[in-house]
Amino acid sequence: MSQPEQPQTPRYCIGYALHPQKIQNLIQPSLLNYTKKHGIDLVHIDLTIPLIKQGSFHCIIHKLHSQDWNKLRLDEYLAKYQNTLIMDHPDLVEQLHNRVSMLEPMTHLQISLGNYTVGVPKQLVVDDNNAMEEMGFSLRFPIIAKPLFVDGTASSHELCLIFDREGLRTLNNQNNNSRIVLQEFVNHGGVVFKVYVAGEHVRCVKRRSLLDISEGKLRTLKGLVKFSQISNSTVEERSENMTEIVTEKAEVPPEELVMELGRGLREAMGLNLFNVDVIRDAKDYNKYLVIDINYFPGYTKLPCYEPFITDFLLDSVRNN
Ligand SMILES: Nc1ncnc2c1ncn2[C@@H]1O[C@H](COP(=O)(O)OP(=O)(O)OP(=O)(O)O)[C@@H](O)[C@H]1O
Ligand SMILES: O=P(O)(O)O[C@H]1[C@H](OP(=O)(O)O)[C@@H](OP(=O)(O)O)[C@@H](O)[C@@H](O)[C@@H]1OP(=O)(O)O
Ligand SMILES: [Mg+2]
Ligand SMILES: [Mg+2]
Repeated sequence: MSQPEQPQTPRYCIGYALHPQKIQNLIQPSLLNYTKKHGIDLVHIDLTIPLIKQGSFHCIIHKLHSQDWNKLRLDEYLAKYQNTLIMDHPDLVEQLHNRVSMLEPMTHLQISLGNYTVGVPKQLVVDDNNAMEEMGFSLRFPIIAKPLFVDGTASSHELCLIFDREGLRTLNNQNNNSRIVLQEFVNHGGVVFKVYVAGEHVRCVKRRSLLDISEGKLRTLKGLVKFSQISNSTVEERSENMTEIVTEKAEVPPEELVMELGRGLREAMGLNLFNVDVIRDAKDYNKYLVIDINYFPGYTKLPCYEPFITDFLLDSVRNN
């Protein structure tokens, strides 16, 4: 006797257009196995060949810059395969490649919960090298200098902590015409909260951050100090000679506030895959500040990132 036919669960073909380093980090065997079991085939997209020659996809995820898109010829592909979901549109991702436009949506969003508010630190962009010193005076020291453009290079993560006028002068002299954002440094207890968003899925983790600089300490600090990728380790990896056990004690922001921030930014930016760096003002515990937003961050650093990503992808393709 023949068996009744089982309804077939649909399979989805999702292409990933990523650079080799990102593939190595993200597309781990554990993710490939998990997605496969849940009906998703993750397919590598060759960045050197037009997309149209690489078959059709239900969805494409990507972390690229404009020069890569030129080779892929997205418009030509979309003219033929209109139903492919491009997660997210490259034009919208652009807003996260600039440290002014990335925080712009936060200035319109009214995110609050009880007495808690979420804002941004005071910042300004220096257009003209000579204006750096002058402009720095409208901010309080210490100041953080950040490259305006975030282009995926290590240099776009080379930041600088400036303690006084002399520091601004040095930065001015060393800078060869790259555009810089000056942002007020806010004491925040040495912990940064990283809010990872994948569509409606939102998760918050703690990471190490720069330690507070007291008024007294600031008087003894001179000039500037360069740093980069300070938050690229978990709180447990904090170096032993640091006396403050700050991170374990730090409370993550209330879940409702985290969800509201993720949802609000997702809608305001029209993006689905990003993370938000949030700090808590040490002078006013009710005040959280967004200091950075990154497109398609390192999700592998989240515990159980496989279901996090897979659930998001399934939601997306099923609703398309
Ligand atoms: N305004 C600020 N006040 C206090 N600390 C700050 C501020 N801005 C940045 N920091 C510290 O510097 C770190 C790096 O800053 P930011 O996140 O803006 O740089 P980034 O290079 O974009 O980092 P990422 O690797 O997350 O992309 C933050 O994680 C935080 O520890
Ligand atoms: O290096 P990781 O994979 O962990 O991810 C980092 C990511 O690097 P990658 O996407 O090139 O790998 C960075 O992207 P670029 O700005 O340099 O493009 C930026 O988004 C960081 O914030 C991410 O760290 P996280 O915020 O998740 O700690
Ligand atoms: Mg950051
Ligand atoms: Mg960043």
